[in-house]
Amino acid sequence: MPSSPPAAPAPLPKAELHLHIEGTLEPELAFTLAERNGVTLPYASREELRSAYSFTDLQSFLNLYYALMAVLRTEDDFHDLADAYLTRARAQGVRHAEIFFDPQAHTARGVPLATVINGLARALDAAPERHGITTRLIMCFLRDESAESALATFEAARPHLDRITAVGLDSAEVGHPPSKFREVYALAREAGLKCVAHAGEEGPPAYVWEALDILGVDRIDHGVRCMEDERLVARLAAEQLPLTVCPLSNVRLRVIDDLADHPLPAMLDAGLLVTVNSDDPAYFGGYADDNFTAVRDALHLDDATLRTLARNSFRAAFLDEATREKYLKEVDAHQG
Ligand SMILES: Nc1ncnc2[nH]cnc12
Ligand SMILES: [Zn+2]
Repeated sequence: MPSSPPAAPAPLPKAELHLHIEGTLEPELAFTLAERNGVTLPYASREELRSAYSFTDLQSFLNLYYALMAVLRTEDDFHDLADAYLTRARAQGVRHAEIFFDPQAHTARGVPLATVINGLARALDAAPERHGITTRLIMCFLRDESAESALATFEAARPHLDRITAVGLDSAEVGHPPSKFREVYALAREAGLKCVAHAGEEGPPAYVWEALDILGVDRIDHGVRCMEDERLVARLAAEQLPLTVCPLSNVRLRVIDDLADHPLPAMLDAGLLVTVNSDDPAYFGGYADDNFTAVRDALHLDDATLRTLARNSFRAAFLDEATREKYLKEVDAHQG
């Protein structure tokens, strides 16, 4: 009898801190939900849909990302989407996931906010027992919509704030600086929420400064362009303000030409609190551990650096200290 191949080593325990739940919609589930809801997709097959996953920049991705959301209509749809993500995440070593959702992308299509939140929350509530994953929910404002729309979304979400840990800011970055959302972030902070924002993905370092100084964020999502501004790097390093970097996303959206040129090692060398995340894994070719493996191979990262990245993910998470310590011990005890 031929011997079976050696089992793959267990992935490092890690937290996923930059994950758009709508960006986990795999073609298979998109077609299942389309059929369930009587929605016709403009693609004949999963293969044809997958072949559309070739992007020239952030906007070219967002066009498909928003179009495919048409299949998400019921509470069960949002539940099934989140549950499918959590199943994949656990297999990638994810122990804790802080999950973005885009309420305006759904309410604009006539899906009530409560449908979205209740569906996601049902999957997230079951996650510790069903998947061994703790979770948080982060409600994002679409920065290419108006400040008034963000404010109205926040007010509509007030009855659900017990389910929401933080607010975030996403969608098309250039031309929509963080300062546009000063007011809604002030309200969110007053309500006791944490604050994060995408900044420095396609936008300039000035947007990262605004996210820090005007929105008062606790983390920056992406932030890779901070490397163009020495003073900004010094500030982020001094404050140990976390950056949720998404390497495969950066390549697919052409923020970076080649993974081998990714600034991740330079960011670590500069003393930044960097984490590695998957952003929109159904579209960008990989989930959390796929991103770890990709940077390991392309950037020749050693085991100690990968462990630092895993530790950073828990250091940057919105966790109570006892749970954080428990997860950090799991990283230290991990046998690769
Ligand atoms: N990478 C990204 N940048 C901005 N907005 C997004 N929404 C989903 N993915 C995003
Ligand atoms: Zn993102």
